[in-house]
Amino acid sequence: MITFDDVTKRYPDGTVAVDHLSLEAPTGEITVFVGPSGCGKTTSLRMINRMIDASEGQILLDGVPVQGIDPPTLRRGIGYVIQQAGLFPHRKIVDNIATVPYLLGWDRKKARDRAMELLERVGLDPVMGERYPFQLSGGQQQRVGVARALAADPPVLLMDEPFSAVDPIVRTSLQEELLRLQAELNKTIVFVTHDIDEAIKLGDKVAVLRVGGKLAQLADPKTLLSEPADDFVREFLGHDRGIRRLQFISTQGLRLRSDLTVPEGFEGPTDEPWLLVVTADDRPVGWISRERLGELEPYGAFVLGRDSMRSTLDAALLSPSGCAVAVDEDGKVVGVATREALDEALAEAADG
Ligand SMILES: Nc1ncnc2c1ncn2[C@@H]1O[C@H](COP(=O)(O)OP(=O)(O)OP(=O)(O)O)[C@@H](O)[C@H]1O
Repeated sequence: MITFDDVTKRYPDGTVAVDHLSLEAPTGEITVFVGPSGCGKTTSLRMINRMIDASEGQILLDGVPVQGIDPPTLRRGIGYVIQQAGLFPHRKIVDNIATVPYLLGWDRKKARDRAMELLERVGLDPVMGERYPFQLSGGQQQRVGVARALAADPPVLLMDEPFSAVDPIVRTSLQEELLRLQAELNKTIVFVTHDIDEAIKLGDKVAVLRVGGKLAQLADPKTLLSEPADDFVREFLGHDRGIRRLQFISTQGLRLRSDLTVPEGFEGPTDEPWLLVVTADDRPVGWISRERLGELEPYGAFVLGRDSMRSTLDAALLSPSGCAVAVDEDGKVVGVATREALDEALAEAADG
């Protein structure tokens, strides 16, 4: 666990970057520091590995004040990932990843084997190991940055806007990769971002900081969205806070209709305004309307129980029928969530 105990950072010019910050980043969880530019996120992060020293207060690592640990020893137990990866340009990828193991005196083969193992772990082809950083895309370099930080298997990982320099699609896949890795590795991660969506997606806990380095709220994402502490947090969360909350609402108990599916080639008649055409093995094909039975219209689907109400609403909006198709993990139709069922679920969500 990382503990900030009444920590203040005053730079020599008098700027108070962090102001009496107290919080805990629990072991094995992702704690995200989020807030507008200049609110002290990076300063807070760097005080953990003593790249910056606190002016007042203490930071404790499993109860031990970091100020009492010499920086090289401290950093051996703390991986650090920054924006644009910060790789050494003249070293091959495999040697970049093995940087810390080399520093720790591992023999070359062991360090390189570890690097190759990590390359695969972060989803890169082993052939990349022999390349130089400039021969990789930004997203691939970021993955290497994560692999390098993990090389000596440190219990703590500090990540400073690691995914903000890549395009939104690559960013999404890097975020998912991090969550997948974290499920296996259970590191204590402190992650800095200015993007509230990223914070909500990745954080077990989210610390919202305001300019002047004061903690505005520390909460799990669901609580943050449903109970923002004040106007600043509410505004920072943005106007679609209600929609975002839907991603924490399960589709498990959603009422489904099973009488709206028909086989391919169905010719009617029917009283229903919309029917879902499915293949012989229950995969969705498209919607047909009572007026134009021969014309397939697009559908949107969600995995029942796994996807959230947000995906379900999205699926409904993608289809002219206004209904969302519920499928199982194999993509087979298990039912249809009609507008009425969605209305009911949304009303319940608003109450809860
Ligand atoms: N070396 C320094 N000397 C003086 N002031 C500094 C120094 N480094 C940072 N600051 C100031 O401290 C405050 C917090 O900076 P910090 O980099 O921690 O913020 P941040 O939240 O990470 O911002 P961003 O999202 O823009 O990176 C800012 O007002 C910044 O200008």
